[in-house]
Amino acid sequence: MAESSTPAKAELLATKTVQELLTEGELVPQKYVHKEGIPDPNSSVELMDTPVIDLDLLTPSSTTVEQLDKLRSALTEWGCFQVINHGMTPEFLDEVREITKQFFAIPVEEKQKYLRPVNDIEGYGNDMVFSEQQTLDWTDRLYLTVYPPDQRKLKFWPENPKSFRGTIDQYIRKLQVVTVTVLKAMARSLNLEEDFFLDKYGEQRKMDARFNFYPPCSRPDHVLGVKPHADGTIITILLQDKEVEGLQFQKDDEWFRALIVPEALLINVGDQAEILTNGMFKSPVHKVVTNALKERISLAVFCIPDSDKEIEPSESLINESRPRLYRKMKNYVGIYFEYYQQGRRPIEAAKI
Ligand SMILES: O=C(O)CCC(=O)C(=O)O
Ligand SMILES: [Fe+2]
Repeated sequence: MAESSTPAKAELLATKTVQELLTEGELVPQKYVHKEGIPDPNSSVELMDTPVIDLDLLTPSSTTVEQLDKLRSALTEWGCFQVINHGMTPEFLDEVREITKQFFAIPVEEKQKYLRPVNDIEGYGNDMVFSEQQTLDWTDRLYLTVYPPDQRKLKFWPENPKSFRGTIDQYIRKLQVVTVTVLKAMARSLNLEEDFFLDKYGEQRKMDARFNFYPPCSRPDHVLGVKPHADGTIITILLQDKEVEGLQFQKDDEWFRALIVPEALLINVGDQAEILTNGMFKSPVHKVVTNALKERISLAVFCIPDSDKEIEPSESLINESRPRLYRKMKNYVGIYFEYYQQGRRPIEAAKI
C-alpha cells in the first residue's frame, strides 16, 4: 500500500499512465529509472518458504495447536502466508483476475472516464506525484474504496467489463469472512483475546482495493513495478497473477520471490498489526519487479482500521525481554504518505 491518504499541502503533478507512454514509444522515461539498478530482478532470487494454510483449519472449531504455530511462525518470520479453502472457487478467483485484465484492456479514452482527480486517491491512473525527484512505479492502477458499501464512489467503478461491479461486490463480501477468521486466528496464535485485532479494526473499518496492472518493461534491471514499501494496514489480502511472478519480500536484508499458488490468497501483516503486537508480527517490506516480456496484474485489498481507534502494543506482549517498541498512534494512514514520500518507513513515526 503505497498510498493511503491525501496529504494537505503537497503540490501534485499530473503524469501519464504507463499504457499511454507505451503507445508513444519504446523508451523508458528517466523518471522511472532507478539509477543504481535493481539487484537481481529475475528468477535467480530464491523462493520464499512461507506456508499455505487451510482457512478451515483456522476456524475456532477446528483449529489445532499445530495450525496456530504454523501461522504464528509465518507471521513472526516473514509477515505473510498464503491461504486456501477461503470459500471461493478457483474459477471465481479467475473471474476476478479476468475482469481486472479486461478493465485495463479497454481503450484508454474509455478508461479516462474513471481518471483519478489529481488531488484524490480514488480512480484510475498511477502514483500520486509530489516532486520531480520521485522515481515512478511502472504500473497503472485503479484504486477504489470497496467497504463499507455506502462509502463506494461508484463514479470510479468501471461499467466495462459489465460484470465488474457485481464480481467485486461478491469478492469483497467473501473477504469479510476471510478477514474475520484470519484476525481471530492471529490473536489466538499469540494467546491474545480472540477479538483483539477485530476490536482495533473497529466498527468504522475500511477496505480499499488497488487493481494493479504492470505492462512489460524493456528495462527490468532499472525499473520497478512498485518500490520497496510495507503496507500501512492491519492486514492486506492479495490476489496474485496466476502466471507471472513479480512480487518479492525482504527478510534479513535479502529478497525472496513470492510463490504463485493460483487458488490461494496471499495475506501479509501491515504496520498497524506490527504495532499492536509490539513487533512480534512483522510488517514485511516488499516490492514488485518488472518483466521484459509479460504483463502482470494483481489485486491488493487493504484492511484499514477505524481512524478513531488508538493503535498501541498489547500490554501482554510487553515485558522485560521485549520492551515497548511503539507509542500510541491514531489514524496511522494519515502519516503514512508523508513518510513514504520522503523515502522513510512510516512505522518509524511510531517507534519509541
Ligand atoms: O502487485 C503485487 O503483487 C503487490 C502490490 C503491492 O504491494 C501493493 O499494492 O501494495
Ligand atoms: Fe504492498
